[in-house]
This record gives sequence, C-alpha cells and structure tokens, in this order.
Amino acid sequence: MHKRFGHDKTGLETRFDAQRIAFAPIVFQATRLLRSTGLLEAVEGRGAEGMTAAEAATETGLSSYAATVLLECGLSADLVAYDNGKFVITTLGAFIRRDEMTAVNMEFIHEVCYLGMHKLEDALKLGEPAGLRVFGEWKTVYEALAHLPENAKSAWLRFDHFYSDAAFPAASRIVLERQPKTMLDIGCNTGKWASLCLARSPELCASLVDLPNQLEMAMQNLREKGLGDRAVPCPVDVLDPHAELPSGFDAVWMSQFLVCFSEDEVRTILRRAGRALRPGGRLWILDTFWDTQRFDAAAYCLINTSPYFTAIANGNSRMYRAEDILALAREEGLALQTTHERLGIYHSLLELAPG
Ligand SMILES: C[S@@+](CC[C@H](N)C(=O)[O-])C[C@H]1O[C@@H](n2cnc3c(N)ncnc32)[C@H](O)[C@@H]1O
Repeated sequence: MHKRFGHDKTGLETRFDAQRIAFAPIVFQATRLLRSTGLLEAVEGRGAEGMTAAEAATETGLSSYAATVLLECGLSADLVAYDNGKFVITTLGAFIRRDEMTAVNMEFIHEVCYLGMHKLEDALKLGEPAGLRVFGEWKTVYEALAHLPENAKSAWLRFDHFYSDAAFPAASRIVLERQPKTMLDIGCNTGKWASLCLARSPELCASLVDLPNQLEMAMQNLREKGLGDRAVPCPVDVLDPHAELPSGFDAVWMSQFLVCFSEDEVRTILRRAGRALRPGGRLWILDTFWDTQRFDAAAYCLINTSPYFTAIANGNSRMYRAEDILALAREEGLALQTTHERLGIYHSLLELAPG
C-alpha cells in the first residue's frame, strides 16, 4: 500500500506514535512556552555545555519548578537532550526557536483554534462553527474578524498573510503580463493584493469585494498608499446567492477565498465570478491545494487546517484538492487554461476562462 504519510513501523514504535497523538495538545502548549518564556534561548546560549533547570530558571525568571516541568516536556519531545544534570538544545529545539512558519502556525493554533477545537465534534454534526462561540455569537469568523481579541485577530492576519504574501509577487507578474485594465478582487481582506497590482500597473483599476468591515480596512490601507482613487469598494456578501457581482472585468481574482466556502457555495461563487468577466477575460484562483504539494509537511499542514474551517471559520468548508475546484469550475462552464505551480510557499495559480 502506498502511504503518503508515515512508514511501516514496529509495534513498539507504533505504540509510542499513538501516545504522541494522545498527548499532542500538552506537548504543543509546553513547546510554545519553552519558546515564549526564553527557556530554549537560554539553553541554546550555553551550547554543548548545557544548563541545569535551576540555572535556566534563574536566567528566565521562572521558578525552578516551572523550568523543570517545561524542560522535561521538551526532553520528551526531543527539543532538548539531558546529560549529567544539564539540558542541551537539539536540532529540533533550535528549529522551533527560529523557524518563522512554525511560529506563525503555532500562534494561529493557540490564539484562534485551540479553545474552539474542543467543539469540533459539535461543529461536524451541526455543520456550524461551534467553536467560534469562544469569541462570541457570530455566523462565521469573517464577520467576527474585526471584533476578535487583538491577539487572535493579529494571529489570524499573520497566518493568512504569511502564506498569501509569499505567493503574491510571482502571481502578480503572471496576472499583469496579460495587461488587464480592470480587476475584481473577491475577498480582498486588507487590500494587499490590490495594492501590489495597482502599484505595479498604473493603468489598472481594481474593484474590491468583501464584507463591509474588511472593505473599510482595505480602502484605508489603499488610501494611505495613495492608491485609493483607482480602487472601488463593492460590499457584497457572496453567501447571498442572489447578490450579483459587478461585471465587465479583464481579470477576476480570488486568493485563499474558495476554501472559505462549502462545495455548493463554491459553485454559486464560480458561476457569478464567470459572469463578472468581459469576453476574453480571465478568472484567476490562487490557493493552497494539498494534493499538489511536493513536501509531506506542507500537505500535513493543509489537511490539518480543514478542522479550523469546520470548528472556527464556517462549519462547512475545507482545504480542497485542486481537482475538487476544477471539477466545480467545469460544472459552471469554466475551462482551465493553465496551472502555475509552486508559487510562494504552497500555492498554485489556476487560470480559467469561460468555454
Ligand atoms: C482567507 S481570507 C483571504 C484574503 C486574501 N484574499 C488573501 O489571499 O490573503 C478570505 C477573505 O474572504 C472574505 N469573505 C469571507 N466570507 C465572505 C463573504 N460571505 N462575502 C464576501 N467576502 C467574504 C473574508 O472577509 C476575507 O477577507
């Protein structure tokens, strides 16, 4: 049997793997604290000589008890080694301390997902984001975004931007090569994509679709960059299937957008997005598809982002495979022209046209 994740193991190794999963939330919290309290940094500072828990406590201002509990958890997770009463950093410990993607993912999981994930079972049964209630009474995380506690809001934006920002420069070169004069950015969020394209293409005008709170944020950012006069805000809730989008565009753009919707909703969005194109125009979909990933770590992160959509974001969407979206697009009369693979960290750019 081909296994994408993991390989055949002995019974003992399998038993240990199962316990890693059983204790994963505890190891996650301890790891986060080993980094944020400065314990990993302190231990790393001593190099191969290492440091006792008492010394690490003094250096970080923690109690000796707290330092011992956390460092021993770190030992079990291979973040530190223990020799002769001293803790020494490992390769994994040093990586956790420095890697930006790991930090962005951990912050997102802690601030946005952790508490609400307790309600995953309810969310799966109800098809509603039951875990979002830890933040208040909202139908989706997008309505809640502007009102989330500051830590959760900034972790959400950092997570979203970390991935899309990395893909935007290469994607904008491909999209702007066709010299569009008009572009519709559906799900513009803080306006980062529109701002990049408007700055690179002085002839371009962009219409921005999002929920009212996000549009306000996007327009303010564009005005601050002197690009506001070529941007038109279009507040549309795409969940209302009767809400039409403006039309006549050379380019319709959706980045990390369709993942926010169920398959039925994606169908109605694609139908309306296709209608928004002028003849000869192109529909561009930039997204992270787990089946197109070269590295297992990327596919692992994407697949495990789906339960966030279930429990926190909306209750009914997931990280799709590219073929899932292409099949829905075909049903809506949109044909794939080209796929541009491996932009930024995880992204594919699908170029579609009616036909
Ligand atoms: C995951 S973010 C992607 C943002 C941006 N395109 C990017 O690539 O970083 C999804 C965006 O879709 C917007 N959105 C979600 N539900 C929406 C709805 N029902 N109508 C309009 N926009 C919506 C959200 O407010 C958010 O800005």
